[in-house]
Amino acid sequence: MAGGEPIKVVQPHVHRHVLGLTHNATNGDAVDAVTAAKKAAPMWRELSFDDRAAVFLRAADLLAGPWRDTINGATMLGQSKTAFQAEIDAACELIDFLRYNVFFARKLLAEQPLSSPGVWNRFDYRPLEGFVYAITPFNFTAIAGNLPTSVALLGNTVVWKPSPTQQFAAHFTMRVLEAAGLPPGVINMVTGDGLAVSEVVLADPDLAGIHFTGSTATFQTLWRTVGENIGRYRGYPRLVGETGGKDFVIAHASADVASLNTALVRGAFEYQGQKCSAASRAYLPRSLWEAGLRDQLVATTESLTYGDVSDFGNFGGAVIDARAFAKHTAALDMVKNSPACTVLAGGTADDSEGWFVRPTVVQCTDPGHEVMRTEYFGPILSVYVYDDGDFEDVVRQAESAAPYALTGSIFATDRRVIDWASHTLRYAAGNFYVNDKPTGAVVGHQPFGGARASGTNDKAGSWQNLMRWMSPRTIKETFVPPTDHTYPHML
Ligand SMILES: NC(=O)c1ccc[n+]([C@@H]2O[C@H](COP(=O)([O-])OP(=O)(O)OC[C@H]3O[C@@H](n4cnc5c(N)ncnc54)[C@H](O)[C@@H]3O)[C@@H](O)[C@H]2O)c1
Ligand SMILES: N[C@@H](CCC=O)C(=O)O
Repeated sequence: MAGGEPIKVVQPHVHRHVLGLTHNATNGDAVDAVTAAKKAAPMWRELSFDDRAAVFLRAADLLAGPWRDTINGATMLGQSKTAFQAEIDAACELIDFLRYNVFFARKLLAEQPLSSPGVWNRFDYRPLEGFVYAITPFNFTAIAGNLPTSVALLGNTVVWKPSPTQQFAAHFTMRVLEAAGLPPGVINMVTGDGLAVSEVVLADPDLAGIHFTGSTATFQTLWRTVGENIGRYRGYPRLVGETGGKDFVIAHASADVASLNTALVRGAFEYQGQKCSAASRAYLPRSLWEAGLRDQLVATTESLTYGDVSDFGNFGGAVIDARAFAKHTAALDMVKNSPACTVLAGGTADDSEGWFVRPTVVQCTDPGHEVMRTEYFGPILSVYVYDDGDFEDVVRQAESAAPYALTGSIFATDRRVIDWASHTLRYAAGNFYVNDKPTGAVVGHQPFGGARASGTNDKAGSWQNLMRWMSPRTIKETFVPPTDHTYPHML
């Protein structure tokens, strides 16, 4: 409350100003963070895995208990998530990451090579030599928390650069970790846009890895810079990046319309379409479209209310910032001026109070159109309606219509169709859904990540990801060493 007036949550990240969390880190801040990470490394590396794990399990317990409302509230205020979206992200998914990472790491550490009689072979699971740079996106408090903590669990120290527009919840994540007993220097948060930080960090010989989630363009910039500096480093930095998507829903004429309509609406418009997994292109059969799917999709979309997320009656809130608003309005202007596109629902935006973009359905007659290929990261769903007999051609076109391969769904009740499409789309998505929306992967259940322009597919929240943050040493110990250099045939 401010002066007795309820706070309206219509301009998300401006709440970080309340705590003064607006500092743009300088080269000097980056040097301090790197120095602290290097100083803490020997202490943190020498702790047992169980001692390190205990810190993160305590953090999970705090998030499930006294800190739950704080982290959820900060995510609502800072990122404009509804209570439901904040709960599945900030409390639930972050707790899952913290607990499952410990579970998967234990299984990994138990993995040992074969030993024959008289020989003991073993893996010494070493942390990387150096420190790791974690750079995190605005859209998930859980992802932001996972990137530095998963790396630290395996004994590495970290420089963590959260997104300025997620800084509010990131601040509280750091406070929870401290309350759980994380020693100083293990995770070193630097704030702001990251440009000055990267100048220092990417030039440091001890950079051992980058754990990134964000846009494809940013990851490519980081990768390029590492490539240019490759001769400077002590080792080859591990580059793990989960990036953009243009995620598809493809329906066959045998699909169930009610579940398809629900998946399109929830998949495209929850959290204002600002999930990397959000459905943003759909391929729908004319028979279903004309028999009622079109009218249902338009009516459901028009019924969605976006507004203040502290009003629990709203389905969604504002988009993250003025830059996102400008990007979405430019996309809406582009489709309105394109003869191949018709706006069926939404299509408007209003920034008179907050950054509000109406959930929009655009029908496009050209499956190769920009709106079917570009990630706008907003509540814009493009739809291509095909003649039922063209299903196989449409699936083949959709397979590589966009440069990404993050998530995608097939809707059908015909088993042969599901099998054929799953096979044909094998490389089109790292997370593939059958009769379900392409969003909402749960840690430990649907390990997450994609390939092509969507990233290195190292599956966040799984053992595959954790492996990247270790550098195993193989030790062979011989108990009966040979004492004669000659071969049997020489006798
Ligand atoms: N694949 C996934 O798992 C996944 C998950 C969430 C979001 N995303 C993607 O993230 C994007 C949206 O997030 P965003 O807008 O925060 O992305 P972004 O690329 O704009 O920013 C990501 C992070 O990089 C930082 N950054 C940018 N340039 C930098 C530099 N030179 N040095 C250091 N840091 C730098 C930003 O400040 C931020 O912390 C979308 O493309 C979305 O698809 C992907
Ligand atoms: N777990 C989330 C990840 C989204 C990324 O932005 C999902 O699957 O929707």
